[in-house]
Amino acid sequence: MHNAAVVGPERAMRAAREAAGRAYAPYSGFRVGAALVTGDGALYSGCNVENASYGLSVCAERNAVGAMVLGGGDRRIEFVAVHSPRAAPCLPCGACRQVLREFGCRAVIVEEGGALRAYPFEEILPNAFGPEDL
Ligand SMILES: O=c1ccn([C@H]2C[C@H](O)[C@@H](CO)O2)c(=O)[nH]1
Repeated sequence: MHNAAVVGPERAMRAAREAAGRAYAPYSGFRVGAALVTGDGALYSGCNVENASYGLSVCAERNAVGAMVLGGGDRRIEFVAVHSPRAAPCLPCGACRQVLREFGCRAVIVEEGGALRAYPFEEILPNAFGPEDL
């Protein structure tokens, strides 16, 4: 278990870069890695996993969320770092924004202009529907 204070955006972005290296993206060639940090400081990574039946491809962000849930600890997401060698910034798709929203994600960290930039979650998915609405 990591301490929340020491798993910062830089370290999460390093994990996202490593995860992108493991992506299975033979169809798009667009490799993505995501690494999220939870309220208790745990770090979980995911990469995109594509499929010959294109629509079944799963994004890096959603695979990181799956790893977090399987991990069995705190499921509140403080932030998620996203990296693709093919796009900077690489922001999560709409489906992934909604899935991250489910677990209260507070910010998305991307590479922009050679530095890290944090987008407050409310800025990228404003007025969202969520678990509190049910
Ligand atoms: O934020 C993103 C954007 C795209 N992809 C994946 C989906 C697909 O495999 C490939 C091209 O869209 O990149 C992600 O994993 N995360």
